[in-house]
Amino acid sequence: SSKIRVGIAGYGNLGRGVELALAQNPDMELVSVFTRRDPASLQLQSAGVPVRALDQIEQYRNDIDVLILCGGSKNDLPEQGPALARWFTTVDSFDTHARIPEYYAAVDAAAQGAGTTALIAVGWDPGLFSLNRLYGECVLPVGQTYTFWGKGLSQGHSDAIRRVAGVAGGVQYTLPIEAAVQRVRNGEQPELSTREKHKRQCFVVLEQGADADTVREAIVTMPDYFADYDTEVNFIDAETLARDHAAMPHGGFVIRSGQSGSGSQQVVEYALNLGSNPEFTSSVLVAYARAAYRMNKSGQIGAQTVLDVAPGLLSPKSAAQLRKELL
Ligand SMILES: NC(=O)C1=CN([C@@H]2O[C@H](COP(=O)(O)OP(=O)(O)OC[C@H]3O[C@@H](n4cnc5c(N)ncnc54)[C@H](OP(=O)(O)O)[C@@H]3O)[C@@H](O)[C@H]2O)C=CC1
Ligand SMILES: N[C@@H](C[C@H]1CC(C(=O)O)=NO1)C(=O)O
Repeated sequence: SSKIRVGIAGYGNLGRGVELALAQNPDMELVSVFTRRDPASLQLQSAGVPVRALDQIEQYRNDIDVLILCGGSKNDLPEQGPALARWFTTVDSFDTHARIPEYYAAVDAAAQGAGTTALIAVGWDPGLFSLNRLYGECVLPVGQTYTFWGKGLSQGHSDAIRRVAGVAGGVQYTLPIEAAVQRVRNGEQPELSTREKHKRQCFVVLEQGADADTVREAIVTMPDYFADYDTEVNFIDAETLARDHAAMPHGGFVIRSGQSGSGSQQVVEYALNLGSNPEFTSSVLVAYARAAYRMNKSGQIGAQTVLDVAPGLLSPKSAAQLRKELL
């Protein structure tokens, strides 16, 4: 078929979101979902799409143009990203910022060897916020860039706490520190440490017999995720988690505050207000899957990030149409 044939690897919040986002993009089709769990145990949202075991995926390499990796960044993608780039052009949402250089190198080695294209760290942060940090500092070289998130549910941090031994379930909310936001908005261009910008609030369901103090300590000291923040850990039961913490709103903004040549004050701001963090992130992944497919067809192989993608490649419209409609 002339449609871009897409696979989903990992069926969690993102996997479900990608399934829905593909239905909004008629130039693409979902050909299969792959999972490490028992495929028969998964209930998809769309009829007629096969669910297969992830460890059988190599045999489908000629049936899929782009594989969207929906695993967790803490434990899944570091292994799945390089492994799957050997057989597929991929898109993923890897978001452990401090570890992006090493992840890029591992995925690039696999993709270069296979002649595939691997678009990594796609989403909103990293992703669309990264693009706006780039635009801001390139257009206003004299200035400061600030990123604030929330109040909202961070999927990366929620995934990370769910991987802690003794945790049966949980979510993490990110809270911007209002005093810091105000100083930035007042144009003070303050120097702010990581701890001065956000606080982190966790709600955790313990496994039977797990020790709360041990779990709390494992979370608050976790490098790359919680160690640099003031973090609160609350213990709740599974019913409370399901009742009060099922929604996954989020959002935030990137602001570049700087001075152009004569000293004129200039401010650039890009903001998101998300009813569903996973569904928005999935929508970004799907648009970039279109770009990854085209980049691979034009020989742009190896690991790539959103900073390497010509924006027009994201659109189902032709370049001529885009010039006519958007310039
Ligand atoms: N760059 C960005 O802006 C963003 C990045 N992200 C990234 O997306 C990653 C994935 O987030 P999210 O989809 O919320 O993570 P989930 O915890 O929902 O899913 C992660 C994996 O866990 C497995 N899984 C899901 N549900 C269950 C279950 N009930 N029981 C057992 N296993 C399960 C699935 O693998 P399997 O099917 O193989 O079992 C799935 O791929 C995050 O870690 C984060 O890093 C998220 C938002 C924004
Ligand atoms: N990657 C984040 C997307 C944004 C949200 C966030 C945070 O709240 O710390 N950082 O980046 C996520 O997993 O939700």
